[in-house]
Amino acid sequence: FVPKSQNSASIRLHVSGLEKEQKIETEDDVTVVDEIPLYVPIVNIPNRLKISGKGVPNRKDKVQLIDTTTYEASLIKNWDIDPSRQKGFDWEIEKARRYAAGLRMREDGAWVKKPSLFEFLVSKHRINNGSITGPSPVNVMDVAFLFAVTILSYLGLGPAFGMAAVPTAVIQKYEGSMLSFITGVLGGDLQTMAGGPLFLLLNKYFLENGPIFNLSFGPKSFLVISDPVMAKHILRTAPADQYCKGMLADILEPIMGKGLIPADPATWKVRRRAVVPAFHKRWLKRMITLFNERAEILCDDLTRKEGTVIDMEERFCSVTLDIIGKAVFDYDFGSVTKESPIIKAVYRVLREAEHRSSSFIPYWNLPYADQWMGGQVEFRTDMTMLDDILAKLINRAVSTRSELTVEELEDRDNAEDPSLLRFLVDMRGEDVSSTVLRDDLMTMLIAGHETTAAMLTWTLFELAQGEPGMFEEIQNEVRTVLKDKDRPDYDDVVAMKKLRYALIEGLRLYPEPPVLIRRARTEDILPQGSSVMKDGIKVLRGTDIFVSTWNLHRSPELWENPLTFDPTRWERSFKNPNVKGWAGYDPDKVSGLYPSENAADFAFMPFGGGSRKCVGDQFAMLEAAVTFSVIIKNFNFEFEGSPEDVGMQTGATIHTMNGLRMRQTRVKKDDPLPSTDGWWEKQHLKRGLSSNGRAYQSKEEVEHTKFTEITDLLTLE
Ligand code: HEM
Repeated sequence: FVPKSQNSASIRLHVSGLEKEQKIETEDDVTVVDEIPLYVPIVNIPNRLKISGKGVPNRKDKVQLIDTTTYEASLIKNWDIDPSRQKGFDWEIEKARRYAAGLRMREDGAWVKKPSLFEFLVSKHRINNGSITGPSPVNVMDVAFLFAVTILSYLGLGPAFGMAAVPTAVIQKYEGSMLSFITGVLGGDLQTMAGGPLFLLLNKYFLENGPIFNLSFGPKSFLVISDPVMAKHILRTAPADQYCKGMLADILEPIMGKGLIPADPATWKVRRRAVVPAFHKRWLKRMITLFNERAEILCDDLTRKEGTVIDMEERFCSVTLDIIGKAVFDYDFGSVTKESPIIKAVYRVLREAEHRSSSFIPYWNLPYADQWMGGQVEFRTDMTMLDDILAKLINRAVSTRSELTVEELEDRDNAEDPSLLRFLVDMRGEDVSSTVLRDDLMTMLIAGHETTAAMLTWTLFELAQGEPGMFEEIQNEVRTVLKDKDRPDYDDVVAMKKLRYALIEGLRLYPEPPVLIRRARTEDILPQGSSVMKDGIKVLRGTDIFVSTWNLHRSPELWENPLTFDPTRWERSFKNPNVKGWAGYDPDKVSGLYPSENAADFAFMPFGGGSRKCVGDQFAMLEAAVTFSVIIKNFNFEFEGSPEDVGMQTGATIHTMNGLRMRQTRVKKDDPLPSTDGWWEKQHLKRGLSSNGRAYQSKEEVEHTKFTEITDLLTLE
């Protein structure tokens, strides 16, 4: 609290992880209100910021700080700007609302916050630096209205409110034991309620109800979308601030802060502009050396363990963790070769993030949950450990900052530390406050680790059980392109098209994450797409939306043999005029390392689409291509047991249930290339297409091709 008469003051802040105390002038970091302190005038209080000093309240005090960047604080401000509004019935209602949110009026008229049992129900949604830009965050009234509409829709009255008659799938059947149901519900586990991995359930309802339906749990409902035209509208066509991350932002904020993934539209705009240049082409090419080094460490490990059973999922997770640590903040986890408490903390935090993403009760917001709930106590300890490491790395980078323009940074050959952190810190004029950097780094650590590992895991899983000749096609390509070279470079990755298409086919069948989460910030009309609703579908403000990439990637309307792992499909075009407004998949639109959402007109979104598309797509593709090529150049794999033993479970990424347990044998340099029997080309020829997957343009071309194929055969014989 700052005395009324004072415009500025000094506060000592002990930021956890900083080695020495920092003295911060209020003018720089703290907003001081020289009227009655209506709310505590400190903006952007990070979750783990400890503030000490006489008279400064902390989180354990009976009176707590109100974070002025929250929606709640903005409401209070609106009423208090004009004291003449504070009378009459409206004011009584407002007071009741504040009391319910744990706010109390002091004798001097100031509102303060007391811990409340119901606090976990209060919106934690953040606004940008105290000013609301774009549509305001969805509030309690919106949610109440949506509940009412859901109930009326149950009764068949939805259309009377202008709602389209979207089918409703009600989750009501649970097939597990009663005990697991009770513990699951108490833990707020959506999967338990749903009776299995959520994306599988969404797939079942998609096949029953079509491309758009409501998924209801009591009065709460989600709009589930499995249509490329509607998905494109939400992700790309609508203004960038019309759809936000909604409940995902609430869930991830305690972990990623205001990092890019959960960021509200206004914060996102600023940070995205800062982060994107760091992924420049020269840096990506340099990262290839890192990918090779780490893939070699993994190869050495696999060679040492030749013939034994290895969990390849675990190995891929380790190698991608080591890569992301080095690439993002120049930290060597060394997890391929050792275990450590830090690595364990990373994995526990990841699991907690996943559990939160599939929960419908925000149990972590219960009063003092981090002091009495076992998992939450551990979570807090883990987060503190990771935050401390990040704080040290950030301090080290900031203390040796040398500001340069983006162009200068791109040209710089920073051999000792080519990390993203170094780039972001040295970027001229950029925000290098530790909270902003910490949030970005934590986000990239989480976003860039298990996603890539899952792509490697599931691609190997599918290739190892593919038709005879499929795996060999990819392996032969790698061996032919690399010849005697051990380390692929950028041009080699470009040349290994079959390998890249196999990896991307892995992401088609196992998209990471399998659903994208959004919330409508204003009312909207979705296009018809493959639905029967000619006038489109009305979406109310506040509607929570799941765009199911799993359903899109496996839809029989959008793919030929959708459930078959077939990397050759990316060379053939596919169209379906029944899906109104969908351009189909066109291989001629593929540019760059993989067929993107544009080539498939949003039927395929391996890295999302529109403004919130993944910033690490090129990084991930190069990382996966280098790692996979080095591994399959040197090893053959066989399942230990059968592919069915592997199983599947969900989270933010799709994991195996029992690990990808395989035996590997070393490929010797002078082993002859295995026979493929022309498996790749045959996939096109058997569909009456030419050997590169294109349709013949004329009869003459068909005859000519047949003739050359026959002469080729004769020559071979
Ligand atoms: C195979 C690997 C990867 C997959 C499948 C993947 C997938 C995705 C998807 C689908 C999104 C969009 C989420 C949404 O719209 O809600 C996304 C966003 C994001 N990804 Fe990735 N990702 C991968 C690797 C990486 C890597 C390596 C990094 C960083 C080094 C990264 C950083 C991010 C960030 C920061 C965002 C948020 C972008 C924004 O909102 O502006 N990802 N990713």
